[in-house]
Amino acid sequence: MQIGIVGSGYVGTTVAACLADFGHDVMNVDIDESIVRALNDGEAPVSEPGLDALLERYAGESLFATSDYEDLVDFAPDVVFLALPTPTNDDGSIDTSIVEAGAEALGTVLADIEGHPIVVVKSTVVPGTTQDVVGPALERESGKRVGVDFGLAVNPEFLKEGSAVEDFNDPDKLVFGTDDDRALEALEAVYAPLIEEGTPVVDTDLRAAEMIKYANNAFLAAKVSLINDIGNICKEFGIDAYEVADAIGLDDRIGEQFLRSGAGWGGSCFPKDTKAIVAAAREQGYDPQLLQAAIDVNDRQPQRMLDLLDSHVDVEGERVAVLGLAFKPGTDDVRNSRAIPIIEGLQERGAEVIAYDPNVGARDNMAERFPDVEFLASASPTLSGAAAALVVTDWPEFADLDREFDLMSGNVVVDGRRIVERRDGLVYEGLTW
Ligand SMILES: NC(=O)c1ccc[n+]([C@@H]2O[C@H](COP(=O)([O-])OP(=O)(O)OC[C@H]3O[C@@H](n4cnc5c(N)ncnc54)[C@H](O)[C@@H]3O)[C@@H](O)[C@H]2O)c1
Ligand SMILES: O=c1ccn([C@@H]2O[C@H](COP(=O)(O)OP(=O)(O)O[C@H]3O[C@H](CO)[C@@H](O)[C@H](O)[C@H]3O)[C@@H](O)[C@H]2O)c(=O)[nH]1
Repeated sequence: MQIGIVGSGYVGTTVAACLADFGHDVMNVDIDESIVRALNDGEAPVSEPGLDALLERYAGESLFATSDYEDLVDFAPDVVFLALPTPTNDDGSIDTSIVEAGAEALGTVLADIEGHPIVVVKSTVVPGTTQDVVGPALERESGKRVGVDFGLAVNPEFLKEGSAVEDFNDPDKLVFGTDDDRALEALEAVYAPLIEEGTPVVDTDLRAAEMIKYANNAFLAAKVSLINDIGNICKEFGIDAYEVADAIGLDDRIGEQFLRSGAGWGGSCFPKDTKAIVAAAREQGYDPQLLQAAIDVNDRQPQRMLDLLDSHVDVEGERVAVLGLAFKPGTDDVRNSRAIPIIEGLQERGAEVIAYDPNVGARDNMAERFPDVEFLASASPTLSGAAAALVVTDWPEFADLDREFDLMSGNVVVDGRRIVERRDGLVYEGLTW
């Protein structure tokens, strides 16, 4: 099949590389020329395990990138995915302007694309967006009609950063939101290799497919906030929340995943998607109290880390080490990382912040935000002379830290991820244990 993909970030690039690996011909469209160049050179514009190898194999063979939507006309796609950002407005609601702009740009060339292409929204959008924003934009600019000249579908993506390629190739489910058989058949053909392997397909309409994505993320985010709430109670009682989590995770109805309490959730999805669905619900006249509480608990966890630090040491004028900047291990992404409020809190206290993340991209990304912080290339010099250390990301290499702590001038370690071993000589504070 001929597959167009508009937007080549974490999702668009991963989907492109994996669909090329399925045997499809892929054309990526992105407005960022540096991304287009990287893709055509076979280099991943985002850091994801396995992505470089796939791009190296397929770039210039069955995968091409362009900044010119017009190139889609000759390419004649059967399906075009929209993998564009859906950021947050100041009031927490979804900002659909980028998706709408992408749909408009696609609409102008859709006028000349032959056949019956299916436009598939892969971005995370609140219920109604595909029908009320994307469809009309495509119709307006192309002069063609949904369901008659081209199809419209929703196919949310559930991959996680840091394991994007693996997740795409081994999903728990495929969700196809369509209004007509042609769109459904096209999606089934795109994903044929996964369907043949037995991946369950949820066949539903556009709005339910959009909602499934938010429900999925809301559930997972709320699960982490619930274990954080329970973890905070455990800490007050002097009970190890990880022991409690292991026990409750044995109940199949609860499940063992997403029970790691600590500094809370960050990243480009949970924070924006929980806010967006809360705002969308309020617009419909319903106030989702539990989801709002999940957000509030999450916002409080970094402050609890700082409170624990304050209970042991006044860091004004002191060197303080921050270990971990990425919002989770295995990625260079620092969007909504818990390290951000932690560093801000330390700076408010007058501390000199020294930070380290094993991923150089994460260090560079955070350096753009915090020019006053010193970013170092390994843990030892970061801990050297520090009065205290805060562990914000559960990178596996932090579990091996040992004698490095001897380099500190003080001995307070506040661990937000239960990754560092307790050891003699350290005043060790786990956030929830
Ligand atoms: N990142 C994830 O793990 C993940 C997982 C599932 C779903 N999603 C959802 O997928 C969507 C995309 O997320 P992402 O993380 O890939 O975003 P991203 O910011 O990494 O990438 C978006 C890309 O779109 C490009 N772009 C912006 N405007 C454009 C336009 N008009 N035409 C062409 N390209 C344009 C940007 O240059 C960028 O390369 C979002 O709705 C997100 O919520 C993300
Ligand atoms: O037990 C846990 C599990 C996760 N987290 C934190 O939760 C955040 C999100 O982690 P994760 O879900 O692994 O990463 P994302 O890449 O943000 O993936 C989520 O968001 C994506 C974008 O919507 C979805 O596609 C994925 O299914 C969904 O897991 C990170 O800050 C983690 O540190 C915890 O604190 N405790």
